[in-house]
Amino acid sequence: MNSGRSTEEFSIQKRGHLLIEDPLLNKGTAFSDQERSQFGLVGLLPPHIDTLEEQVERSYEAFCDFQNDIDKHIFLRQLQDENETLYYRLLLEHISEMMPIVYTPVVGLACERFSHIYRRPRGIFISYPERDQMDEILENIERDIEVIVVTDGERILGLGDQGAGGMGIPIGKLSLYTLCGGIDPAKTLPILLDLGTNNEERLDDPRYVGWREHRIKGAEYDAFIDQFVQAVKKRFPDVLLQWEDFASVDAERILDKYRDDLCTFNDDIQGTAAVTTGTILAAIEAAGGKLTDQNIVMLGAGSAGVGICLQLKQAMLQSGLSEDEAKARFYVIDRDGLLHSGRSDLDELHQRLAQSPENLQGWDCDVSGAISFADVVRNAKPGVLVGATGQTGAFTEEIIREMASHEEHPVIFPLSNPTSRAEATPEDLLKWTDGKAVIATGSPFDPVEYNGVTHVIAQCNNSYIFPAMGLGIRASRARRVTDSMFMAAAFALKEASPALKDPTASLLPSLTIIRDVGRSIARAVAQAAIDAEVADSLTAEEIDQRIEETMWKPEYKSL
Ligand SMILES: NC(=O)c1ccc[n+]([C@@H]2O[C@H](COP(=O)([O-])OP(=O)(O)OC[C@H]3O[C@@H](n4cnc5c(N)ncnc54)[C@H](O)[C@@H]3O)[C@@H](O)[C@H]2O)c1
Ligand SMILES: O=C(O)C[C@H](O)C(=O)O
Ligand SMILES: [Mn+2]
Repeated sequence: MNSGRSTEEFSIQKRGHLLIEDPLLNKGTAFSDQERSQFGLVGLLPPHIDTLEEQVERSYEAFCDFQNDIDKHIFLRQLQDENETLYYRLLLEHISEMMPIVYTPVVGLACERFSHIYRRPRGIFISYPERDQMDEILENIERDIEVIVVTDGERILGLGDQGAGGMGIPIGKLSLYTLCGGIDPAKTLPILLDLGTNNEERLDDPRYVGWREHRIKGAEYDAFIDQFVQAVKKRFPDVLLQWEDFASVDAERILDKYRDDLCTFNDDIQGTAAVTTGTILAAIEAAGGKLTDQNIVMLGAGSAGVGICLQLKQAMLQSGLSEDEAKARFYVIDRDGLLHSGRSDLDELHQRLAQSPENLQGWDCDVSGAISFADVVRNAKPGVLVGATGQTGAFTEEIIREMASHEEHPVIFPLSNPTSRAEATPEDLLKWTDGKAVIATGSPFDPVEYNGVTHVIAQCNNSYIFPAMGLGIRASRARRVTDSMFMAAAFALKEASPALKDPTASLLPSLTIIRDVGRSIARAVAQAAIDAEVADSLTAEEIDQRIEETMWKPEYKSL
């Protein structure tokens, strides 16, 4: 691959405190007697030698001592910075309990409080005043990097502009690349592009660690992004570059501009589309229905909403609907109501999802102006309702009751994160639909008991897709990321749905088998990359072998 020293070379160089302080090499109390002598560690560690299992038990005890989630997050982040092997082993063993702490929803709070809970650096910050030093900054990373997650912090979950605090997201996403997709943590790099913030609270906060200016936008912004992409291509030409939590307009423009230029994708647009398509397909199949029969209402027409609709539409085309038939199935709503061709404020992308006036004929409301969410649900009678607005409570009781009155199995996905931004809670949805709703949420929710039945709530989060996407891309050495690779991922996820075998089970597999699910999605992604001719040909056995070789396991290696 590219230049830069490997972990093995570091291991030969580092001794004593430098070795203990490198989280990629540190074993703490698990360094053997021989390693302690060889690497100048005698006396720097207490005499007892632990196994990794014993270290996991001690760390779990410490984790449990913390009473609140942000303290648990700080503890786990510190452990990550001290000893990555132990961190990932602990996470793997307690994945259902700890994933919400290192990822959504607690990572949202960690971004908001980033400057206050800051301990030590991870990844790189590229600020606007340092834009001409990008090459030098990337050269400061001395390892080979295979996956980068980058944000500019402007749309962090549903929490808006967090400026430099947005760094929590690339760190959290890359933890999942390793935890769920087996990407070697030494080969991951979180990046925060600091072009300022328009969050006045952050600007007024004396502790704020970011560049204390309002956001750079327009031509200067685009030039900065271009400089960044060129620097990445030069330093890490084969890297997978994931864009995360950019404002919608920037997200779409950047993806369009660079998707054929390097191996790259936007997770909020494409990863979200794939997880939602896979989960909706599972919900429909489990209920004995067909995707092509559904009317779909999407509340929110940003990165996530548009991405989901375009992929579902593609799935309908593949199932035999014509372009016009498929388009007519979607009722997409933004802040100003239903997207329809009578609106003069729609850009080209949104026009692709605008309803034609003929389809609105016979509606019981005025269809010449703004058409509200309630009007749409009453008239379109959707089987599927998805929320990607970042607006707490946007699914109201009245609208959900209306939907349930004409639909036996209303599929309802409040996808906004974090938990506090969900369009509705599963508990309310079950109450308002008398237990009929088939639910998946963006953030994790506990199971809900309704009328003696326990409903397990699937977490329809792009975390089911992007780590496996990374694994499939690295294993196949794919050079580009195509829409067909995301479609393959969606179908592989659907196949893994427990609800296909038992309609009362969760729509998505348990986190405890996430690495196995990741493997099967990665296999499908690799095959799709080969079919699209963006990766060299491999047999199914070779793909499997590459996947196994690529998957990093949290075990101590001998130094
Ligand atoms: N579950 C997941 O995997 C996942 C993935 C991506 C995004 N999300 C969540 O989805 C939300 C939106 O993300 P995004 O990237 O699309 O953001 P965005 O800012 O690009 O889009 C938000 C959209 O919601 C619309 N909107 C806002 N208020 C509305 C209202 N009251 N009624 C109708 N429409 C309204 C806006 O007009 C805009 O179209 C965030 O909360 C994010 O956390 C979840
Ligand atoms: O980060 C998440 O939990 C999912 C998604 O990428 C989001 O922006 O909400
Ligand atoms: Mn995101």
